[in-house]
Amino acid sequence: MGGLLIPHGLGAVSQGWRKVVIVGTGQVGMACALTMAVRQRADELVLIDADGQRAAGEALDLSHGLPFGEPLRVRAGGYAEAAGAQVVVITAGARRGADESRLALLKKNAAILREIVGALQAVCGEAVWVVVSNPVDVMSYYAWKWSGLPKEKVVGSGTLLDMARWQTLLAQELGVAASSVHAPVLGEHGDKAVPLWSRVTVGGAPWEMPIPEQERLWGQVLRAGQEVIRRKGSTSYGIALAVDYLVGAILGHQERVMPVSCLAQGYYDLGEVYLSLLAVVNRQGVSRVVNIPLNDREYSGLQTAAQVLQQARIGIEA
Ligand SMILES: NC(=O)C1=CN([C@@H]2O[C@H](COP(=O)(O)OP(=O)(O)OC[C@H]3O[C@@H](n4cnc5c(N)ncnc54)[C@H](O)[C@@H]3O)[C@@H](O)[C@H]2O)C=CC1
Ligand SMILES: CC(=O)C(=O)O
Repeated sequence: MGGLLIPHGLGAVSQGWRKVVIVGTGQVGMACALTMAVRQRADELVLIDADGQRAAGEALDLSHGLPFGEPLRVRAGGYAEAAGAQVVVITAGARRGADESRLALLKKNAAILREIVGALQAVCGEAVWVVVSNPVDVMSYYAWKWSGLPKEKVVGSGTLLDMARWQTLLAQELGVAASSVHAPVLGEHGDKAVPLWSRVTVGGAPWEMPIPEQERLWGQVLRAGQEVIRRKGSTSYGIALAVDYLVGAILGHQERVMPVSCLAQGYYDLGEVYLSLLAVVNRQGVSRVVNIPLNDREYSGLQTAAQVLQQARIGIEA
């Protein structure tokens, strides 16, 4: 082999290198990995899972597609290999059944998260942590609390997926592209999500719907995850595209505005709780919150979401 590639320069390049770690290489983690590979989000992906064989198999499988895309280093590893990452995406944990609430996963997934935070703390204190595992708002809160990281660095995917589902359904009703519809959702990723009907726009124009129509459509959004899980066992592609969008905003320092789960204390009279607010995302994580005015219904929906999320924490040590 020697003789073909002859050293010419020193070669070490680290500036601008984009390293992303994915913890949990199940359906969601690998859909995120594939999306990021295809969209060229990262230069290096490190895959970590409690099942090391699974992570190794996934890394190998993905690596076999690399000749067809831009250069990417992908490998499975332990937490030591996570050092130097700019972003860590946490997707490890149990998933819900079609008739199970996300909050029902809390005890089990909090125990998994505690283990992961302990391992990541030592090596990824500089990274932005993106939490996806459910119940994502409570998990994001504990990732922040247990890690001791600054609040801006721990961000949950929150209602990004709820917003996308709502925009998709609205767009189908109107026969326009989903990207032309803006329909922000705050609050919990789940039953207490708060759709901002007063802020829906289509191509920039305000869009109104009679209340019964609103309720019908929003009911579909709330059931959207279940509909997928009932048919194929889990949801993965929608959330992967959402996570990729969020990771892109972080790595690209994009200052993109999107709803994500963040520490809500100090906004809308909320206490110490993670839930989705409209946030500006850049390389720091959540850099600012958009203080969008809410009507009474939206404001009280946000308070209810906060109460539910705070109550869910009872019995789990902070
Ligand atoms: N926030 C959101 O919008 C969404 C969240 N989710 C959540 O994402 C999570 C993952 O879902 P799936 O990928 O479908 O599940 P999955 O069962 O396919 O994968 C979970 C992976 O986590 C790994 N794991 C378990 N304990 C671990 C530990 N201590 N350390 C490292 N890895 C560990 C498992 O080995 C497995 O590979 C679930 O909690 C699910 O509810 C799923 C879709 C959307
Ligand atoms: C699993 C989940 O949280 C969802 O698809 O909405």
